[in-house]
Amino acid sequence: MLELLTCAEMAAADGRTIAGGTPGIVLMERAGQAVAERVLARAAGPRRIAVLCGPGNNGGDGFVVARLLAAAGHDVAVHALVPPDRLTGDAAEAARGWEGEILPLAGWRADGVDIVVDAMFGAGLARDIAAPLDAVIAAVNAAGAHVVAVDVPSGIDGDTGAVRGCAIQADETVTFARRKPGHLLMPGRGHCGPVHVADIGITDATVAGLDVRTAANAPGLWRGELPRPDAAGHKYKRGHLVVASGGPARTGAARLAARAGLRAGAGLVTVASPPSAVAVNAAQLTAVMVRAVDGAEGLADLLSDARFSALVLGPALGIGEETRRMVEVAAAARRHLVLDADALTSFSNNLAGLWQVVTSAAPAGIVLTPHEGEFARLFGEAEGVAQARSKLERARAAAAASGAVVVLKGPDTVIAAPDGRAAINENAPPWLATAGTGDVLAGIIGGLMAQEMPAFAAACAGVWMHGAAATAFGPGLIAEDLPEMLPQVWRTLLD
Ligand SMILES: NC(=O)C1=CN([C@@H]2O[C@H](COP(=O)(O)OP(=O)(O)OC[C@H]3O[C@@H](n4cnc5c(N)ncnc54)[C@H](O)[C@@H]3O)[C@@H](O)[C@H]2O)[C@H](O)CC1
Ligand SMILES: [K+]
Repeated sequence: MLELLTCAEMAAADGRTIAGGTPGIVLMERAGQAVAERVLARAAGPRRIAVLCGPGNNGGDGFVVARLLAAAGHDVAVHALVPPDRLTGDAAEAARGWEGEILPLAGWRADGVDIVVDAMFGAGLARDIAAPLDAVIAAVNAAGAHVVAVDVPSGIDGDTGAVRGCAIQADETVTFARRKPGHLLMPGRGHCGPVHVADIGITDATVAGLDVRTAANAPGLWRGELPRPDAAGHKYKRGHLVVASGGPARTGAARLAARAGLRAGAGLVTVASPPSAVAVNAAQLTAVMVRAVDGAEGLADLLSDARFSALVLGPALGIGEETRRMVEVAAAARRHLVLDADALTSFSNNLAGLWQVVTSAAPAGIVLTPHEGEFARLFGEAEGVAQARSKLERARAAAAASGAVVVLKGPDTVIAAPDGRAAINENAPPWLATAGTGDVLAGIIGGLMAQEMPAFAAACAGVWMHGAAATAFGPGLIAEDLPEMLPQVWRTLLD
């Protein structure tokens, strides 16, 4: 159930189900029943309910909802954008099932209604909402009624989560078969409220037949690939992560990443510290080891020992030629790499150089963990990125352009693999917006890759564990707290 279907994929699933012998009106009836059930669950006693119907099948669902709610004894008013004779197909048939009056939609006023069912636009939203519908949406949002959106809040693009001009602010959303990317991507997610996925008879086999490449990020996606220490194991079997430190006044980021890597399960972690910062680092490290490593040359020496299986490069490392050379040395040694922060910025507008790093590191895994600013500097000119319609497609294009796994961070972090797979994360709480949490994320992913977890799975798992750790701690979180919450997160994953 983790697949996320685009509007086109949903239509294809619809079409295949209909071709398989289920009439479209049956799907619409089931969709309407699912929405009506949510409304009835909400409406303790008889309620005044407004059902707002658009000109297509989203509106068609609305007519089914209206009929069912009226039959259940509620005071239902239907407002439609177009008269019934302008409806076609299943929507026309559903409208015929509504025996009550059909009032105009334009100019709609709340007039104390208790519940609004938003059945104006769903998967067929094709352009920005314009007058007079913008005023209707504003009236719904100001009404103070409980708003239930059918499929997608009207005005939200189901594929991208974008607001097309203006959009309904729903208290809950009922969608069908699977969620869409727009239910997880911002700002769409913020318009949905809780999203209920109704089974309307579209089978898992039908969904599987679509070869969907996008999923919601959750343990079900990668739990099977998590490293599990075995009783006979020893620390060397769990890999050795190296984290490169900045100079004496810039060592905290590397220590945050290093501790996170240890808590993520790496058998050993070493901070590769400039000689000038060894004392600073050594004074604050215990289980994490520290080695004096002087720039790219020093790193090349260190990596002559094959036991160093993965590296995190970037947190407060410094921007420029020396960092670029350290990245190139680590890639040439074919070690798993997490490139974050300064390592990313050091390759700004140098996609060719980044591509070279990725190809020379193969088959080792490479994960890039940019925030939006670093992403723009890295991929602003990349093929397909400028044209991408959504954060999901931008991350996908960047992964294809770089050959690396790309973690495009934010409240709706997208993890994209060069082969087209992608996952959208939805468990990041607002407390993660504090200094150093990015360093911790890089460390968690590095710690998992040190244990040979494949790059895409390690990136998805790392992002999810990072969010779960932040939720476990709650308000007042600072970056240092995150690694300490990982044991609790591990227990939920390994039980
Ligand atoms: N398996 C399923 O997902 C099912 C989905 N159902 C419902 O069908 C809609 C999709 O219906 P569709 O007719 O394709 O599109 P909409 O009803 O969303 O849009 C209607 C129509 O509106 C016009 N339009 C688009 N944008 C605008 C705009 N900004 N302003 C004015 N008019 C606009 C355009 O012509 C569209 O065609 C899906 O969401 C579900 O609710 C099935 O009922 C059950 C199975
Ligand atoms: K809708």
